Amino acid sequence: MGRPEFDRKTAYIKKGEVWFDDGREEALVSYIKSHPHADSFQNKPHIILSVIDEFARTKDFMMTVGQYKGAVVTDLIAKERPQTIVEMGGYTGYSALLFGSALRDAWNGVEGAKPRYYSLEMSEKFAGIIRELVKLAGLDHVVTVVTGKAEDGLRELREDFKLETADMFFIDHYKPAYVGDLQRAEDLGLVRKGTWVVADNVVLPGAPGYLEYVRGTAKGEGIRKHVYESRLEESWEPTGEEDGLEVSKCIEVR
Ligand SMILES: C[S@@+](CC[C@H](N)C(=O)[O-])C[C@H]1O[C@@H](n2cnc3c(N)ncnc32)[C@H](O)[C@@H]1O
Repeated sequence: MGRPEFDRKTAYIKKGEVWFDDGREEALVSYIKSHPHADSFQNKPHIILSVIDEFARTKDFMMTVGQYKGAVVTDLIAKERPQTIVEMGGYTGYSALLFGSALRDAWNGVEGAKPRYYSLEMSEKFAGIIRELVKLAGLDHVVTVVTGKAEDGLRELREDFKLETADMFFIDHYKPAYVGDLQRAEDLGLVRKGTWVVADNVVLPGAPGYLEYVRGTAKGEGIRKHVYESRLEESWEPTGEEDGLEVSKCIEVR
């Protein structure tokens, strides 16, 4: 497809030396609640997303997936119609709102469908903000937030939520943990033939070990059982810097 044009009018403020957990997340929640149009936000995930974008353009940088890379994932959700998605790294809920609503819409009106989006977030404070925004967006019947490190959250999904497999993963947490946590999901049986795995920030700041792993499986490298077909989707950080998503599909479990 190639990289679409970046519209400068949408650009977030550039990341400073400190870029999260310095009070800006609480400021975002206050900004949403005290917004002049706050009365119209209930059950409107896309309006809440546009307000998060507005905050990040005008007040403070936010480390969200943003609209450009976000569109790559929502297109994939609409096309492939996963029923269960697991994200690692939820922050303040931008991806949970965007992908949770795409998931709900993909199954709208289908009898018996139970679309589920699990957001695994290590920070209790951020997990609380995701829950609050998910409720405001009217997505609490679709999105479940699991607080804790992804490695523990994955085990919890398997053991407590009795999840057998997931149809899609969105990996967007701690770059050095991408490989280990994907392999943990594989070992728990959560990755089946046909599961999609989308990893963020593989260009900026980059995740070379992760790319080596998913791309290497197709060449028969390593002793792992899962084999992926993998491609880079070039896109943009919401600041306008070049980034990309690695989009992989598990094509075999040996
Ligand atoms: C880049 S942000 C996620 C952005 C989010 N997906 C969005 O689009 O708005 C990364 C998040 O991962 C969380 N995180 C870091 N290490 C983690 C881990 N091991 N397990 C779960 N969450 C983790 C951080 O607290 C942070 O909220």
